[in-house]
This record gives sequence, C-alpha cells and structure tokens, in this order.
Amino acid sequence: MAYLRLPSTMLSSLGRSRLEVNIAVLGADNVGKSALTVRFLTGRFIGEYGDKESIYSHSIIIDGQEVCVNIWDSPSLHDQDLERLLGWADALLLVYSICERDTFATLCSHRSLLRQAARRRPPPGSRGDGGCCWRRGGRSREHRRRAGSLPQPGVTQVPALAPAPPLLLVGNKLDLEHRRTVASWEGRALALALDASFVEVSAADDYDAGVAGGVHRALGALARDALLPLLPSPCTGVDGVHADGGARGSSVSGGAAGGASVTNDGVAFVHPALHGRKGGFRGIVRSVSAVVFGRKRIHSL
Ligand SMILES: Nc1nc2c(ncn2[C@@H]2O[C@H](COP(=O)(O)OP(=O)(O)OP(=O)(O)O)[C@@H](O)[C@H]2O)c(=O)[nH]1
Repeated sequence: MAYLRLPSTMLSSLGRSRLEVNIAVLGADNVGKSALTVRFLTGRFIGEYGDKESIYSHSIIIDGQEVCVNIWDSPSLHDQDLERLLGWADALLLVYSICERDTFATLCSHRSLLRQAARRRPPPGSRGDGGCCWRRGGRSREHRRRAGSLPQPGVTQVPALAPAPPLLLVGNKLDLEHRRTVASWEGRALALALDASFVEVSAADDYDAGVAGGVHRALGALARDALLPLLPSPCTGVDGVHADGGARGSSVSGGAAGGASVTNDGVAFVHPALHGRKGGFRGIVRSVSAVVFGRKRIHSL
C-alpha cells in the first residue's frame, strides 16, 4: 500500500491536527456522481441515489496522518455553481458517462472555465503561492476567505495549498462498455486540454482486493494530489505515483496511486441545504451511519 509520506518536520509542525481536503464532484445529470461518491465512502454501489446536493466527510489515513476528505456531490453543472464550487474546492472530480455523449459534451462546454481553474495551478515544483494559510483540517485561509468563513482560533499555520485545484476527469460506467459512445482517447484529449488527470471507472463494478478498486485509488490519489503543495519539494517521499496522470504523464488508472487506506467509520453527512450558503458547513455537519446509503440495489440500467 502506498502512502503519502509527509516529512516528519511537517508532521511535528502539524502536531496531530487533522488535515482536510475538499473535493467537488461535477458533471451532468445521471453520470454517477453520487454513485462514485458513495462507492468511495462505503465501498458499495446501491443503484439509486437521491438528487440532493450534499457534502460528505470521510477520514482516510495517509502515511499515518488522518486526512478528512470532504466531498461535495453537486447535482448540476451551471457556471454560477461552478464559480461557487471553485471557491471551496481543493480538488475537482469531473465526471461524465462513457455511454452518454451529451454528458461529455457538457464538460467540454465548461472547458474554458475549468481551464481557468487549472491555469491558476502553480507550475510544477512550485509549492503553492509561497504564503501561509490558517489550516486546521486543511481548508486554506484563502478558501475560507473566498467562502466567507473566518479562520478559527487556535489553528495551525502551515504552507498554503495551491490556489488552483488539481482536476481528475472520470469516465464512469465502464461496465457498460458495449454502450460506449465516448472513446477513451477523447477523454484523454479533454484531460490534456484541462491539464487534468484521467481515468475510466465503473462505480457499479469496481471490485478489488479490499475496498473499492479504481474509484478508491482515483479519489485517494486526487486527495493526495491536493495535499502535495504541503510538501516542501515535488514528490518528496511519495511512495508510488501520485494522481498526475492524463495530460501530465501516467494515468491514475494504471494502478498508480496505490491508495490511501480508508477507515470505514467516520462517514459524516452534511445537510443538503447548502444553496445560498457560502462555506461554513461545519455548523451543519451531523454524523450518521453509512446505513444512510442502505437503499435498494439495482444492478442494471
Ligand atoms: N451501469 C452503471 N450504472 C451506474 C454507474 N454509476 C451510476 N450508475 C447509475 O446511473 C444512475 C445515476 O447515478 P447517480 O449516482 O444518481 O448519478 P448523479 O450524477 O449523481 O445524478 P444527479 O444527482 O441526477 O446529478 C443511477 O441509476 C445509477 O445506478 C456505473 O458505473 N455503471
């Protein structure tokens, strides 16, 4: 199992405070945004999902350091929402269905906005904007400022996350290969245009030893990619290949990430009423059991 190795100096400067990574999931309707999210959170596919906007929190362990991954499962993809999400996210998961061409076209139509996000990414080797942020659990001061929430007292000061979120383009529903209408090369080409990583997965059939296979590795790698700006030098101590695939080298689907380990407890659900709210979702977090996902399973479309 590959872990991100945070330098011991950084670990001591962080103490045992928890890092946090915010991942926004974007894509057209019915591409499997919720299915991928739930697959990552619980390792399960339940077939039918609500269409409410939600943020889920899940703890993963990266090299012994607890990292809280907040996943914003957004129901729609409009420019207005996108701006809002970009102000919140440390990383973006862009989803289309390989058997629904329209869903790919939807992402293409938002290409310029998404590319702007990618352009704000610092050049390889740069460690963020060189400034510092307030971070207890990973949300940078800049993110908080843009989200309208105030830094909390007693937080740990560490180097800022890069202002530009890493992007991962996901072609979902790989189990429906026989109905494929978007070729893999088209996905790769879009990833190249967006400076994104790229992977094709199936939320429905995602089996691997242990938890979920490609989905788990891909999201774990994306979370790790978002944490990389915390490292003092590029790729220092990273055991395995990080989620720097697609346009920038290897593909996540090539078994790159190795995966961060996931604790299957600690799934938290944040009430969906986030429209109109700018950040500050902590106040409405309520922990629930993963049983919240335990609805009827439908295997085929
Ligand atoms: N065969 C197959 N079906 C999938 C897969 N992922 C999701 N689905 C199905 O696709 C439908 C939509 O999945 P959702 O996860 O609700 O998609 P969504 O993008 O969150 O949809 P909205 O909330 O409406 O935006 C559901 O019927 C899922 O069961 C997959 O990998 N393979």
